Amino acid sequence: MAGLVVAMDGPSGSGKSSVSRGVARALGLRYLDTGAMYRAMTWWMLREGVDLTDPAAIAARCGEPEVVSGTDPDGPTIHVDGVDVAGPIREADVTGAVSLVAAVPEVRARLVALQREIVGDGDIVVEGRDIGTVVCPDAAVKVYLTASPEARALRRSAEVAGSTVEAQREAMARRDTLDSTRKTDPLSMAEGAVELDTTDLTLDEVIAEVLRLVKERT
Ligand SMILES: Nc1ncnc2c1ncn2[C@@H]1O[C@H](COP(=O)(O)OP(=O)(O)O)[C@@H](O)[C@H]1O
Ligand SMILES: Nc1ccn([C@H]2C[C@H](O)[C@@H](COP(=O)(O)OP(=O)(O)O)O2)c(=O)n1
Repeated sequence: MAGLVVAMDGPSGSGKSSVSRGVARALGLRYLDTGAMYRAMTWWMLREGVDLTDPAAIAARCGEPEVVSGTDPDGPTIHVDGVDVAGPIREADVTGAVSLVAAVPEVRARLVALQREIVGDGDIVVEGRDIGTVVCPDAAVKVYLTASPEARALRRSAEVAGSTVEAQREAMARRDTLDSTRKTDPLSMAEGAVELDTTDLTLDEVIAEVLRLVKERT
């Protein structure tokens, strides 16, 4: 029998990474951060000086970088052509450009294929925007995390040194719009997904709720 797949989707700051890692740890599963792969591709495009306002230019080069993701929830890793990019992919330049790169169908086709290869026989928690809809539509458990724009902006500004809640709220709203209105695999709730509003819950409460769902559905 194929192993368990937990698909975790939702907008930025809804808690996908922290919840996915907590669930994977509790159940002894692997963990895949697909957002980190889109960020890694963006980091490489910026380094190469590719014109990110030109989807054809992005499409023409997106087959070149080798993106390698580690799946240990206690220490996820990401390398591009052998370079450890875990730090640089969280910088503002990448965050500001990633939605442009993630909107290009050729980029998505390549990364979705890579993601399915990593998922393989399962035993994994996978987080992103299109996991329940596109990458793993047969996942046994699909979760769609949400939180109020205020809560999400507060959480992110606490993580990013020197940023204000207002600036984070605006940046996140911009990215949400781009990610949910693009033509290819936009952020949307999958059929059969359970929506979980994390605004008034602690991280441990959200993890406990997802663990309860997993138990119920497996
Ligand atoms: N339910 C929650 N309550 C409070 N803080 C949370 C909650 N979920 C996540 N956080 C915190 O918010 C921040 C952003 O969460 P993260 O998991 O990175 O979200 P995402 O992957 O959806 O962008 C992290 O610092 C995390 O610890
Ligand atoms: N499966 C995915 C994952 C991320 N993306 C895109 C959309 C997001 O703006 C970027 C970065 O994703 P990431 O999960 O790292 O973003 P957060 O800042 O944690 O919200 O990648 C996507 O299009 N499809």
